[in-house]
Amino acid sequence: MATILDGKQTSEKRLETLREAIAGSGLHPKLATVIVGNDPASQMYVRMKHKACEKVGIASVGVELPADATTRTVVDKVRALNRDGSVDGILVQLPLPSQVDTGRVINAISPEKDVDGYHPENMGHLFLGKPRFSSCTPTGIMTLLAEYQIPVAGARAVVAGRSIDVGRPMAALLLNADATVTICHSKTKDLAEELKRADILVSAVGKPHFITKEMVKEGAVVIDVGINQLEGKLVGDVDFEAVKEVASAITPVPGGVGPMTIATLMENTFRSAQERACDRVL
Ligand SMILES: Nc1nc2c(c(=O)[nH]1)N[C@@H](CN(C=O)c1ccc(C(=O)N[C@@H](CCC(=O)O)C(=O)O)cc1)CN2
Repeated sequence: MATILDGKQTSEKRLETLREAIAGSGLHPKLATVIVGNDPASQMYVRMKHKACEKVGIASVGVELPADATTRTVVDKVRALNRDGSVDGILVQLPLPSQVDTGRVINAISPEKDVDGYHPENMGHLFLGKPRFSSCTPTGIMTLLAEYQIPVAGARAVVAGRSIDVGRPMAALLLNADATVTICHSKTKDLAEELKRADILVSAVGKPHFITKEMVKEGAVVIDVGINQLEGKLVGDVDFEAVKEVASAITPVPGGVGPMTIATLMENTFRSAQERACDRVL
């Protein structure tokens, strides 16, 4: 029977440690969130981020733009936040509406305030093995693996999904931790065979119950990044009930990777505040 990797409990523990660190730091970190439109899920995630800020002692400000906002409007808002000296971290909630050029918006975020780690400069640092800010979901997963003392060095890690926000940075972080990494995607031949070789399997494909028991090696660690609705219920990419019978450890949905994403965002924001304070002194 698999160990359940409890992201909710781990994130609460880390948020408490962070709250104490911030309280003792003499700093007043501040996060700015930008949301475009009124997608209910995005609104909920942004609310969760503001609530986490409140919990740990990070000030937060929310910018809400209408669903028909143009790329220029969003970029201008981001640039204003770049110039605002009181703001340490800027987060643009994704996905953006289709008329907004996501790449241009992300490029506009000052790399020093890019607590989501999506800016190409921060991606570059990550892929060079020297991350500054790395994206919150993959970084949260690495934290969860470390908290449960799951060895990564030398492990055969397989990442299903090659997205900019999860698949690619996940692969880079696993590689930086000395895993042997394979990235699978929609054109991968013999996908099930590739997945079955994994000691650590990370699924970020966005298809409910895509990963079946037959695709998982006995004793593998299974990380589920999926957030899918199935018959009115929130489910991951992994057929949890079946896969937990063969895995040695597994993340649930909800209560696995999601809460770690938010804890990591808080940690990145505090780090940004610390680095910006250092820069002011130097
Ligand atoms: N700018 C960003 N946009 C998006 C990110 C991101 O990291 N930065 N990630 C996702 C959404 N996301 C945060 O924004 C996120 C998703 C899920 C959770 C979470 O804790 N989920 C809970 C369940 C909540 C529910 O009841 O639905 C869980 O898994 O336990 C946190 C953050 C896309 N966009």
